[in-house]
Amino acid sequence: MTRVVIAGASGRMGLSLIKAVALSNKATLIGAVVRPDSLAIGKDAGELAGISAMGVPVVSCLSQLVDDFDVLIDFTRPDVSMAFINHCVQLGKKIVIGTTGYSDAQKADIRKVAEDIALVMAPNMSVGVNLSLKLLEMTAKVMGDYTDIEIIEAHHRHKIDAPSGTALRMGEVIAKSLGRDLSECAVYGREGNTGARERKTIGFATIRAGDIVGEHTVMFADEGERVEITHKASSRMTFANGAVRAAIWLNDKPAGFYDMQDVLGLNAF
Ligand SMILES: NC(=O)C1=CN([C@@H]2O[C@H](COP(=O)(O)OP(=O)(O)OC[C@H]3O[C@@H](n4cnc5c(N)ncnc54)[C@H](OP(=O)(O)O)[C@@H]3O)[C@@H](O)[C@H]2O)C=CC1
Ligand SMILES: O=C(O)C1=N[C@H](C(=O)O)C[C@H](O)C1
Repeated sequence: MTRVVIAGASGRMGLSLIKAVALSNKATLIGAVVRPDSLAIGKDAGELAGISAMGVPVVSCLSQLVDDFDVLIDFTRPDVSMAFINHCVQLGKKIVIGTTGYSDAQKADIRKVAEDIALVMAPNMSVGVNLSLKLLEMTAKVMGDYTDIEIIEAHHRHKIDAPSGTALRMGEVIAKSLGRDLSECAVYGREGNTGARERKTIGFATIRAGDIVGEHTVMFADEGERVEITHKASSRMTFANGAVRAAIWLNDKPAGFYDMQDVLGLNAF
């Protein structure tokens, strides 16, 4: 049984994670951490998530929990997440990181931390998006050099980072397949007199509207035909179930940096 603590337990993902752990027969919830001034403190985690009581009180700090958990699952925001990651290093605990929007410096720090603890980090924990990354790798190799590549993502109105972590990962995977550097070829939105499209750019477009859970389309467009690879999430449970699967997978792994391709065995393809 993998003993799990959820950071950001009252958030959109946090609530789904509580349900996903409750549904798992290989993971058990040990703790649920929220921000220090949250009204959720002291409530039962299960009741907070709208399911039956789990006997796990919501707390305001990781240090309020006894030390007997295996994996922390973090879906918060970058600055908060970095504090949780450092706390896990101090405790020698494993961590699953779903948060997005890190700076390059924060990403480098997380890579360094993985020398000391085992962690899974992925901007999208769904099986479908991780399979899509493989399809994108293949499509880029076959069509990428002669098509225009555009990545379009849509999310709910509350999302604070753009483009989404998933869209950026898609761009990285495509750029790597084509021997390009994403930092040199990415175009983030267009406006005004842009001039004709430069062949080797990878374009990003962002939509923020209503309650869209998460949608990504990558277009490889030639004259005469185009291929589009689309993933649409219609429930946050797809991400939450993936994160719990990652925590269970991570439990017996040595220190290192892993992603969902490792968890799902997709690196073999
Ligand atoms: N990898 C993946 O598959 C997915 C990744 N994400 C990413 O996960 C992150 C969270 O998304 P989402 O759940 O929608 O966002 P929310 O804003 O709903 O959740 C973040 C939570 O973190 C809480 N928080 C803030 N400070 C602290 C603190 N000091 N201690 C504990 N908790 C704290 C917030 O509390 P409060 O509300 O009180 O401020 C909030 O409940 C984002 O970066 C998003 O992009 C989202 C979906 C899937
Ligand atoms: O904030 C969200 O909601 C999501 N964020 C992730 C991202 O930035 O890619 C994953 C998912 O699409 C939902």
